[in-house]
Amino acid sequence: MAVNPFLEVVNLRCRFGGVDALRDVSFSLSKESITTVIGPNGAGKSTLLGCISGEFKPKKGKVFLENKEITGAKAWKVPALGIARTFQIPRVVSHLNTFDNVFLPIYAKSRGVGSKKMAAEKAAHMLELCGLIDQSDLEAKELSTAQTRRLELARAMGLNPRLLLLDEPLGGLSPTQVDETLELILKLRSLGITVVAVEHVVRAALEIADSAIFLSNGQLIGEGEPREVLAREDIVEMYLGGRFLRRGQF
Ligand SMILES: Nc1ncnc2c1ncn2[C@@H]1O[C@H](COP(=O)(O)OP(=O)(O)OP(=O)(O)O)[C@@H](O)[C@H]1O
Repeated sequence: MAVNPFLEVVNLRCRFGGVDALRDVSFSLSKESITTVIGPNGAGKSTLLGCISGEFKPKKGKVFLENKEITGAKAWKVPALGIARTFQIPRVVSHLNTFDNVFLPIYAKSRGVGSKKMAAEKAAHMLELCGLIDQSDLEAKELSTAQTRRLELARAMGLNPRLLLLDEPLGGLSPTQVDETLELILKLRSLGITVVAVEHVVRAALEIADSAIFLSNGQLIGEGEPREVLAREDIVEMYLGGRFLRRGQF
């Protein structure tokens, strides 16, 4: 458990119909850390992000951000709490250009004298940060998978998050694009942002995460230093079917 937890999740339970998507999940993490959430398909990883970001209402348990309880906060209130997220299937507005995709949410959040210019400057800064400034005038639907994921990141960053929840930010990316995104996530952390990323790319967990949370069937099976978590025989068997164990890679 983190000594001064930035995010604390206590006995979180989330149920969909007859399915327990999360069963008494508890963990905490430190400010400005990168945590990777890993586990087999259907383990409850996206549900965990959804319960923190207000998309789903937990049946039981509590969530604290810097000691303030935010359990069950409405999704539309969550950005004001300093939480932004991206999705497994990016949610960008396909018929708007790249710039407006970032600018409009910032402008909507900060109405007032001079806010249009400030919002435009901030949008440009976020696009620069995410390597998309040259694509500003392209419609979102014209972007590649990697660029669309970056656009979603730029949109999330425009909301000034303290906590950034990323759902499979590396999904569908080539090895080079994976490296570029890992570099970008490290840059975001250096700006003071705490990152929680659901990942299927094990290499990412080992390369950039400070801690890993392993979920299976809605339960937290392991947490801690990524290399240690991924070296546990039960986790290797559950996640990788013994593939890496047999090759002795951990
Ligand atoms: N909105 C929903 N309505 C009903 N059941 C859901 C919903 N979202 C998730 N579930 C169920 O909850 C369980 C956990 O799903 P979740 O998407 O959180 O897993 P995951 O670990 O993110 O999986 P994946 O790696 O395949 O994306 C699954 O059994 C899933 O079918």
